[in-house]
Amino acid sequence: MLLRLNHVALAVPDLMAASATYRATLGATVSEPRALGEHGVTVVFVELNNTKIELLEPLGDASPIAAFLAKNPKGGMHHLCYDVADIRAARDHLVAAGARVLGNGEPKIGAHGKPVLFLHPGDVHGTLTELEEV
Ligand SMILES: CC[C@H](C(=O)O)C(=O)SCCNC(=O)CCNC(=O)[C@H](O)C(C)(C)COP(=O)(O)OP(=O)(O)OC[C@H]1O[C@@H](n2cnc3c(N)ncnc32)[C@H](O)[C@@H]1OP(=O)(O)O
Ligand SMILES: [Co+2]
Repeated sequence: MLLRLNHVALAVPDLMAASATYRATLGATVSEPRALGEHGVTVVFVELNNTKIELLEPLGDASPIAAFLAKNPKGGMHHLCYDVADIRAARDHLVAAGARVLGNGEPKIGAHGKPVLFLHPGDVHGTLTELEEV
């Protein structure tokens, strides 16, 4: 079911500062910031040859990453995202296996314009896991 790693997401307290570090200090290609109001985050993507790093900071008062940053004020690894061929089939299989799908269970459109879902970290041995339909 999991086809490949789509991105590794890092929550940061200051997206501009983190973008500058990845761009200037680490010499990486970093996209312009995009505010994803529906998801309560502003993101940039660090483009690498073999995958992407998603840097994200909270957007708005109800950001789903606010509590994470309160526990990790300097930032940290937030989630992994994998590509799947059929996100609803993957969801149904995972729910049948006892995993919790976050939200109302219906995929939302993510930062790449593709349907995404999140699995509760408690059901993936402590790692918040995102699925994106290729
Ligand atoms: C989709 C757009 C974009 C893209 O790639 O396209 C994105 O990726 S947007 C990313 C931001 N959106 C989300 O993360 C949505 C899914 N996340 C959530 O719904 C919440 O973050 C949730 C439910 C995972 C945690 O929410 P919160 O921290 O407010 O709740 P709790 O404090 O009760 O946490 C419950 C339990 O989970 C542990 N936890 C929280 N965050 C993480 C994490 N990132 N990785 C691992 N574990 C995490 C937390 O410590 C609690 O553990 P417990 O043992 O129950 O105390
Ligand atoms: Co993501």
